[in-house]
Amino acid sequence: MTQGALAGRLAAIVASVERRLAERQARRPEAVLERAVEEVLAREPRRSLAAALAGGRRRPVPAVIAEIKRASPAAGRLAGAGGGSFDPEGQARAYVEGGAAALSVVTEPDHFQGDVADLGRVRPLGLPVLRKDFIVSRYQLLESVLAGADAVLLIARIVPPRLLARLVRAAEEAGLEPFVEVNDRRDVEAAVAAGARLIGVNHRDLDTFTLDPGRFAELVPLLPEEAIRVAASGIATPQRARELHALGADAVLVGEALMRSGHPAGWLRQLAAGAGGGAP
Ligand SMILES: O=P(O)(O)OC[C@@H](O)[C@@H](O)c1c[nH]c2ccccc12
Repeated sequence: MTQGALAGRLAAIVASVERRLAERQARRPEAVLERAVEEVLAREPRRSLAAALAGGRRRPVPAVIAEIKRASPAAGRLAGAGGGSFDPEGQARAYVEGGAAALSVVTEPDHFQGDVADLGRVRPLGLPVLRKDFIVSRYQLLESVLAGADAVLLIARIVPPRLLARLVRAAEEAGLEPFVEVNDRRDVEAAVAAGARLIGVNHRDLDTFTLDPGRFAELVPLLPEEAIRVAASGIATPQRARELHALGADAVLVGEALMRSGHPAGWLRQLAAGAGGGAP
């Protein structure tokens, strides 16, 4: 189903995602999800992530997609690191207070300790919600609507180009905005061919977890002018976010720095104010 060339850690993550997916599909047919999706969309229209980020290049500071990430294979545990229990809604509220344009929620359970229910926990705060997971099938898109997502991450690296194009279309048909993540030139080609309008350049190679801080600058000339461009991963300071904005990012996606910051609203306000270089 997915790319045969996947190796290393990414292959292990996708394998566990597919195993869990097969179990859920066996319990609940896709047609049941389809009916539930129609009901949910009629009751609760989706919010637009694209509208929240559009025009970011022309504003004085980039829009921020602020991420809830309990843990990652690269960083270990991030949530409740001080010993307390983690309150995703409280964390998201600090992001809203700081002026975030949208929320991102990592939901993958085995490697990121994610919880799909976090989508519903943060949705009442009113910002567009991006689900970050390893999506390889339409079934997961329908589940994303039901769980409370407005937009979904599609990782170009983990699916062949034709499946990526099908998932972009299926997401739109399900009322979701696809956010396509790219890591190299080949991914960019696939994203553009798939008709992606929201494109995130991930500085982190998901196979090796190493960061290449030059990745956004390298790939940005290949992105269509009309695409909304997001720089993602390893953005440690407001200063770094401003540098990426100057290179042409409409928005930045920040997880670890906000999860580790004792005062995420302050971090975001510092960026908005155009001041300071370090994390508060
Ligand atoms: O925590 P960081 O370095 O600020 O990165 C955030 C985000 O880009 C990262 O969490 C991410 C990028 N692509 C993903 C795919 C799945 C899960 C998570 C991710």
